[in-house]
Amino acid sequence: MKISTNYSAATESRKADHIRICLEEDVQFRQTTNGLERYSFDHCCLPEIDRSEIDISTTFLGKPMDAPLLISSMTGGTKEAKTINTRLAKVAQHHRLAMGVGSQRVAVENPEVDHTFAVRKYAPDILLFANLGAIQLNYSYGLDECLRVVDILEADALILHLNPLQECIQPNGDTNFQSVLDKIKTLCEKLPVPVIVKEVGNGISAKMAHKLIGAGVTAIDVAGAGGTSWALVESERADNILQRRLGRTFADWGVPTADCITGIRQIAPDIPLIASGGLRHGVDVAKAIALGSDIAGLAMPFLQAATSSEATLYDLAKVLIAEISTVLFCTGNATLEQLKQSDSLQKLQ
Ligand SMILES: NC(=O)C1=CN([C@@H]2O[C@H](COP(=O)(O)OP(=O)(O)OC[C@H]3O[C@@H](n4cnc5c(N)ncnc54)[C@H](OP(=O)(O)O)[C@@H]3O)[C@@H](O)[C@H]2O)C=CC1
Ligand SMILES: Cc1cc2nc3c(=O)[nH]c(=O)nc-3n(C[C@H](O)[C@H](O)[C@H](O)COP(=O)(O)O)c2cc1C
Ligand SMILES: C=C(C)CCOP(=O)(O)OP(=O)(O)O
Ligand SMILES: [Mg+2]
Repeated sequence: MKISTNYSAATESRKADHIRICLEEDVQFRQTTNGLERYSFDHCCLPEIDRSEIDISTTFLGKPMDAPLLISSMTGGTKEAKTINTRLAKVAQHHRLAMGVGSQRVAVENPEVDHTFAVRKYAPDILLFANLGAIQLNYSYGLDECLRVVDILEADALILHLNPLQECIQPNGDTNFQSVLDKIKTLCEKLPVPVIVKEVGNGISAKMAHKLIGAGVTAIDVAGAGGTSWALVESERADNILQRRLGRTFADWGVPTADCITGIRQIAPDIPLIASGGLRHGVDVAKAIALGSDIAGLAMPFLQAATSSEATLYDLAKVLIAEISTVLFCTGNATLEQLKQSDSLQKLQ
């Protein structure tokens, strides 16, 4: 097995691989879906609302947002990543959306790439989330590293990602997950900003959410199955046939996003909840919110738009906002809160 001694260079090239593979290869789930197709909105032929008065604004973790949208954690560490993050931050600021950056492990290893993450100057008003793998807490990272990545962004919160399947397929992945929950608990007690935990596309079940909430996390992003499959992404990077096969076998592994949301809402009615994983348009977003999430995140669609052009990215945000507004209008709800309280979303038999 190849063991890299130059961790920073290896991490940076992994970040470039991730962007390239997501854009060039078919790495979306093949059979497992986000589960939202099992639900349908009742059409309201007489909304009795003026469309111009529909309000999709919300507040999450105390900050106002014009729309309930998160640009999910994606990248940083390379020149291309800096361009992507800058574009994402500008559109997020324009519509007051929330935004995450990709794992900042690469910056902990090499502070020279801090500037590829540092987008606060483009987005002074948004909810901005730092990002690290929770697994790093088992590989010598502690409060200092977490404080540093929060500082780089002047972040409102730190997202810790859980990605056990991805680390199994990734060459030299970090797979000792023993006692990580205890370390998350200690971090939650000490970090001055909230800790959010997310998956990366395999989902957080109600059972696991219960443990994470017990450990003190402030919010959960389910990052469920049905969208980008990180088993497939890492399978494309594999340096041997066995790892390649392993990734393909697990291409469709995980808890569908819809099931994560409904399951977690049953056990934790009030936990700030982000839906993500395979959401591809505003109707998906509206369904996720009607099922009980507070906001909803998209990764792959924002990556595609950001690498195309700044104008494409503005267009995507505008379409998503229009789609969410149209759902509210055509279900006769004037606000997201009304949508949540309504019986507009029905489970198909
Ligand atoms: N650099 C670039 O390439 C681009 C930059 N921009 C920047 O964006 C500006 C215009 O942005 P643009 O996206 O066109 O338009 P807006 O940002 O004004 O609005 C986009 C759409 O979202 C709707 N909307 C916004 N907020 C809400 C809300 N809280 N509830 C319900 N609906 C909402 C609006 O509906 P309604 O019409 O009913 O208000 C509108 O249809 C430009 O002047 C420029 O500064 C835009 C495009 C490209
Ligand atoms: C290019 C790319 C890089 C990503 N890097 C990270 C990361 O560093 N940290 C993280 O928590 N999630 C990362 N993700 C995962 C996303 O945040 C998201 O959970 C996952 O892709 C599922 O969402 P989607 O189906 O909308 O793509 C990345 C996604 C993409 C597309
Ligand atoms: C890309 C995703 C979905 C999560 C992070 O992957 P990595 O495992 O490459 O992140 P770090 O080790 O660099 O934190
Ligand atoms: Mg990792």
